[in-house]
Amino acid sequence: MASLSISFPNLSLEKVPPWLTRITERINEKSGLFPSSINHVLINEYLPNQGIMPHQDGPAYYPVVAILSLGSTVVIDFTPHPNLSSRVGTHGNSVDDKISDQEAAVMNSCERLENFHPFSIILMPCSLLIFKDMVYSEYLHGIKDSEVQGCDEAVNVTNVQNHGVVQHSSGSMKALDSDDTVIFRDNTRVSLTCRVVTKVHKSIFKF
Ligand SMILES: O=C(O)CCC(=O)C(=O)O
Ligand SMILES: [Fe+2]
Repeated sequence: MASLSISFPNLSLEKVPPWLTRITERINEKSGLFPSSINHVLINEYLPNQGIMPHQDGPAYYPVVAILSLGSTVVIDFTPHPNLSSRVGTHGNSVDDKISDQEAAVMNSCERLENFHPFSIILMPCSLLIFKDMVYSEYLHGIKDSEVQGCDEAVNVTNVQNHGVVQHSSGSMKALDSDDTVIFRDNTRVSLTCRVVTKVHKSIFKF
C-alpha cells in the first residue's frame, strides 16, 4: 500500500495542475494512444517495502494507462485475471460428444487464453510504462511489498543489466534462491498514473 496518494482531480475539485498537464500532454502527444486529454492523474509514494495489491483499474477509465516511475527501481507483476484462468481447461468435460457452437466458441477462447502467461517488468527511474487493451482488461497488475524483488522472469531483465540495477541475491533472503536476479529498492518511489476517465460527472454532489 502506498504511503501517500494524491489524485487529480480530487474531492476538493482541484484540477490537474499546469506542471502536471505539461507532462500528461507530452505523454498524450508522444504515445498517440489516448482518445482525448489525460484527465486523471494519481500520484503514489511508496516506501521500499510498500507495493500495491494485484488489481485491475476497471471500467471507469479508457483502457490505456501510462505510469511514470520516479525514484527507486521496482518490479511490476502482471498476472492473468483469475476468472480467465478458471475458464482455461474447462473444455473436454462435456458428456455429450456433440459440441454446440457456444461450446466451440468457449473452447476457442480457452485455447487462446492458454497463451496468457504471467510476466513482470522492471521499472527504471524516469521510465514510462504504457499498457492497454488485453493487458488492461485480462490481467491484474501489482507490486510486491518487498524491499528485494526477484526479477529473473522480467521481460526486460537483460536490457536493464547494463544499468547496474540488478544483482544476484546472496541466498540469505527468504523466498529467493542464491542465484536469483534481484533488485534492491533502496529509496522511495513515486509514480504518476495517468488515465482518461471516460465519464466525467461535472457535478459530484447534488443539492
Ligand atoms: O504505482 C504504480 O506503479 C501502479 C499504480 C496503479 O496501478 C494504480 O494506481 O492503479
Ligand atoms: Fe492500477
